Order: sequence, then structure tokens, then C-alpha cells
Amino acid sequence: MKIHEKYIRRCIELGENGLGSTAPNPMVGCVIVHQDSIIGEGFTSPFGGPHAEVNAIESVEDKSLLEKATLYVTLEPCFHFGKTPPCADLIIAYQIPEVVIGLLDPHEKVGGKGIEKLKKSGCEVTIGVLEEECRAHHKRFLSFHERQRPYIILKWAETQDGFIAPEKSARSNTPEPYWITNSYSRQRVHQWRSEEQAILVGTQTVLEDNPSLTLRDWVGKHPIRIVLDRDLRIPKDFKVLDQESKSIVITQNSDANKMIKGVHYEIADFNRELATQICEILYRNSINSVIVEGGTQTLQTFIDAKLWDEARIFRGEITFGNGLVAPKISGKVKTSTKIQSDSLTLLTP
Ligand SMILES: NC(=O)C1=CN([C@@H]2O[C@H](COP(=O)(O)OP(=O)(O)OC[C@H]3O[C@@H](n4cnc5c(N)ncnc54)[C@H](OP(=O)(O)O)[C@@H]3O)[C@@H](O)[C@H]2O)C=CC1
Ligand SMILES: Nc1c(N[C@@H]2O[C@H](COP(=O)(O)O)[C@@H](O)[C@H]2O)[nH]c(=O)[nH]c1=O
Ligand SMILES: [Zn+2]
Repeated sequence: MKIHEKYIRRCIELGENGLGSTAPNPMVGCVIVHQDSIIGEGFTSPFGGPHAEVNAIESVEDKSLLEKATLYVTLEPCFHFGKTPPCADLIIAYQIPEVVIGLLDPHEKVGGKGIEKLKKSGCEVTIGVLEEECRAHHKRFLSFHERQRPYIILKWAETQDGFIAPEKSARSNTPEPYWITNSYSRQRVHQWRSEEQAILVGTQTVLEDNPSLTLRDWVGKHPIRIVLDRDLRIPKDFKVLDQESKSIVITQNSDANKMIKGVHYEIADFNRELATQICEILYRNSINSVIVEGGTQTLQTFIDAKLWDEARIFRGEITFGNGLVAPKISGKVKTSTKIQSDSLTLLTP
């Protein structure tokens, strides 16, 4: 079993390479081993491309060894025809005699069927190696399929005295962010944005900050921007409505004259509990993870509805004395670190 764990651990490491590019597909990792040496490795290609198993098999130089090899993979090989043919069929075609799997696929089209097919072909299958680690690795994909909602990360920056924004009189007349954190923390935020499929902010944040919500200090794919705008008040020339990245506006106003070409609109009832409706909208749009970047009212909406999985809270060096109070949250402290002068606390519910 220990030897199996060693290779599944390597699969998880490889799968991490797909973070931010495979979604809404899972970021699977795969290793092929012959006589205790790795002869092939692979991970899921960006969305629509080959799966990890295909890439791993492709990377094996001497394909004749596959008949005597073991294939390790974080998630059950697929059984259905999606954008690519089933990986279970490929494994059978190459007569790989042993497959070791971290986790069963919760996807309704796969769920155990890939394994059944492999077993029927005479392949020896082991399931559940480092299952907890594989669940953590596939947390976004699992949230989507098991809970029908995205994995939700809350993030904000507060001052030493607990404010996320200063009083209006302390701000400039042009809408722009008021920075509490240092440039290293801000770069970390861009890295996080590259890891999630979507980013969400409230109306007031857009009106006061005119944020871009894109990646500038990190390379990768911009997240889909989700903005709340009950009455379609956000001016058309604001950055979140530009063509830099896809945007979805959640609104109550269906006036087509106020809508912009190229922006996607979704209707919600703002007088009802909003966080659940947002989750339903994101699920419908095949979004399996979102980072919520504020402001206080929007973050508190998710906290109060108990719809969050992680909170990442920066505390900068400065104090405001008064202003907009940060959200109220309680949870378990997972880690607490320093980024130069800033501190960063990670909470789970
Ligand atoms: N330091 C930091 O990390 C951050 C700071 N900020 C700062 O925070 C401030 C904005 O925060 P805040 O004022 O709390 O506003 P938000 O950005 O959270 O937006 C609030 C608005 O969004 C809509 N909304 C949000 N939640 C709900 C809900 N549950 N039900 C109905 N409508 C909802 C409402 O729009 P409507 O009124 O149209 O109904 C509401 O007025 C800005 O000053 C910004 O600079 C923002 C983000 C991060
Ligand atoms: N003020 C503040 C943050 N503010 C968040 O960053 C958004 C600006 O995004 P962008 O325009 O893409 O750079 C802003 O609207 C708000 O959501 N974030 C932080 O990490 N630290 C900070 O001190
Ligand atoms: Zn597959």
C-alpha cells in the first residue's frame, strides 16, 4: 500500500499543473509504473484537451511495457464520450493489467462505471488510495458534483483596527481601490485569481473601486467576472464590463436597453436570500469555483448563508480609525503567515 501511496502522491503533484486551466473539468494526475520505475506521466490538458491518462500513456516511449505496467490516477478513469473518447477504453486497448485509483468519480455519467468496465476486461483495480488527499485536491470538482454549487473562497483585506475601507472623505473623487495590503500580497491575490474559474464582487465595490478583477501580476487565465447589479446602475464604461474577460451581471432588471453586448446577464430576486441564488446561477453556468472579493455586505451574505469553504483574510499595517467595518466571521484558523508587513490568516468553517 505504501508504494501505491507514493505514486498517487506524485499523481496529485502532477494534477496541480492543471489548476486554473482544466475547469470545469477536474485537474487529474496520472503516473504509469513498470517494475517500480515511472515510465510515463501526465495531467489534464487545458479544458477540451486530452485527459491525464491519455497524456501519460502518450508519454510512454516503449508502449510494449504497458502490458506489464500499473497505471495510477487521482480520479476514476472516464467511461463516457465527452469532448474526448473514454480513458477506460484506452487503458483496455493497451491491456494495462493494473489500475490504482485515488477517488471514485462523482460525475453522474461516470460514477463506478469506468471501474466496472476495467474489471470486466480483466484489469485488477484498487480504489481509495490516499482518498482524503485526492478529495482535497479535487475539492472544486467535488463541490460542483456533490453539492451542486461552486467551491467558495472569501477574501478581503482589513486594517489593524478592522476596517476594509476608509470614510468617503478620505478617498479620491475618481473611483479606484484604496490599498490596505502591500504589493506582494496583491500579487498573491492575482495568483489566486488565476486558480479559480470566477471572481465575484458587490455593486458598491464596483461603483467605488472600478476594479478590473483580472490578472496583471500573474500569468494565466482571467477568471469570469461576476458582479451584482440589482438595478443596472454600473456605468457602461466601467472596467468590469469591458472585453478583457467574460463578465456575468446578476440583476433584477431585465431592461434590454441597459444591457451591454458581450456581457451575460442573469436574473435574481434581490429581495430573497441571495447567496443561494448566486450559487444556482454559477452552477447553471458550469462554474465550479469562485473567489468572492468583497465588499462587506456581499461577503457577509455568503457568511450568513453558511455558503463558504475558505476565507483568506489579510491584515495590513495601517489603521483607519473609522470607515466600513470588515465582515464578521468565525471559523477554524488553518494557517497564519506573514507576507512582509501584512499578515494572512486562512480560515475554514
Ligand atoms: N479591503 C478590501 O478587501 C475590500 C474593500 N472593499 C470596499 O468595500 C466597499 C464596498 O462594500 P459594501 O458597501 O459592503 O458593498 P458591496 O460591494 O458588498 O455591495 C453592496 C451592494 O450589492 C448588492 N448586494 C450585496 N449583497 C446583497 C444581498 N444580500 N441582498 C441584496 N443586495 C445585495 C446591493 O446593491 P443595491 O444597493 O443595488 O441593492 C448592495 O448595496 C467599498 O468602499 C470598497 O472599496 C471592497 C472589496 C474588498
Ligand atoms: N483594497 C484592497 C483590495 N481590494 C479588492 O481588490 C479589488 C481591485 O482589483 P483590481 O482593480 O483588479 O486590482 C477591489 O475592488 C477589491 O475587491 N484587495 C486587496 O488584496 N488588498 C487591498 O488593500
Ligand atoms: Zn478520461
